[in-house]
Amino acid sequence: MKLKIAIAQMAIALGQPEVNQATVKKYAQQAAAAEADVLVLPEMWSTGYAFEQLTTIADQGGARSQGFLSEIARQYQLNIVGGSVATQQGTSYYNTMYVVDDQGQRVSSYHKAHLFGLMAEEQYLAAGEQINTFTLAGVPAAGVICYDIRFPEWLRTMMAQGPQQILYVVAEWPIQRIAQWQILLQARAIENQTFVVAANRVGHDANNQFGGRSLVIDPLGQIIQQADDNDEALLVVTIDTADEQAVRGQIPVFHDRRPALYD
Ligand SMILES: O=C(O)CCC(=O)C(=O)O
Repeated sequence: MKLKIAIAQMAIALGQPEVNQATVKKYAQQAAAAEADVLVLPEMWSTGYAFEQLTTIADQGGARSQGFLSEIARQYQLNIVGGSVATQQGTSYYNTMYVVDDQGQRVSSYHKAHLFGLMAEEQYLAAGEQINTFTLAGVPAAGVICYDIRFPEWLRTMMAQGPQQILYVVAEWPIQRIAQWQILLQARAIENQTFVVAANRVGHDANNQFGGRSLVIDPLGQIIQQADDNDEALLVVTIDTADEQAVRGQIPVFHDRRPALYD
């Protein structure tokens, strides 16, 4: 099955959801014009890492973000992996991914499970506890957020419940470790025999320059297409899920696993 995927490698205006919504709309329009099936946004696309303002800008229950994503999904007939946004659930704050289909229906929500100490996430946010698997545009998939990719066991937990044919990754990955971003993602693709579709932001905030290099990787770990490290871009890539089935058929790592040895 062929799937056309558009990744919005965008800069993010710190603490300004309306400005960022306008940017996302622009990319949704371009993705629709390119006849993409799926649009993928970066981590914290709505506000960036504006943690000091969380109490005023976090989305209560995620309602505003889900409403916005549903609206553009319907308007532009796009399935959307909605990056992530800061949400408030009860008295806790989370880094939350929403995925909506092209009818505007939510197909999953996920709170980032591994909080990133170098950006002080754990001082402000609570960590998620649940995996994130879903079917989008007819393709079984999983989704994780940024630092999560350094925990192959967490991704394996999701991928082993599959077969998931695509691993979606959304990030605000700094430029100084951008080589690691690429290597980690290629390894996750190879070991899980999956396509990896990864969206990173560009631009900067007070403390970080972000490194772009959004990319799509095939199940052999080869980069199909990659954006550069500096510029905003809409990366449009067509994948064929038959490629994943061929790789999985050759080396049956999921069948050959011995989970009893690992825990
Ligand atoms: O693991 C890294 O180097 C970057 C992680 C990160 O920036 C994040 O999780 O927000």
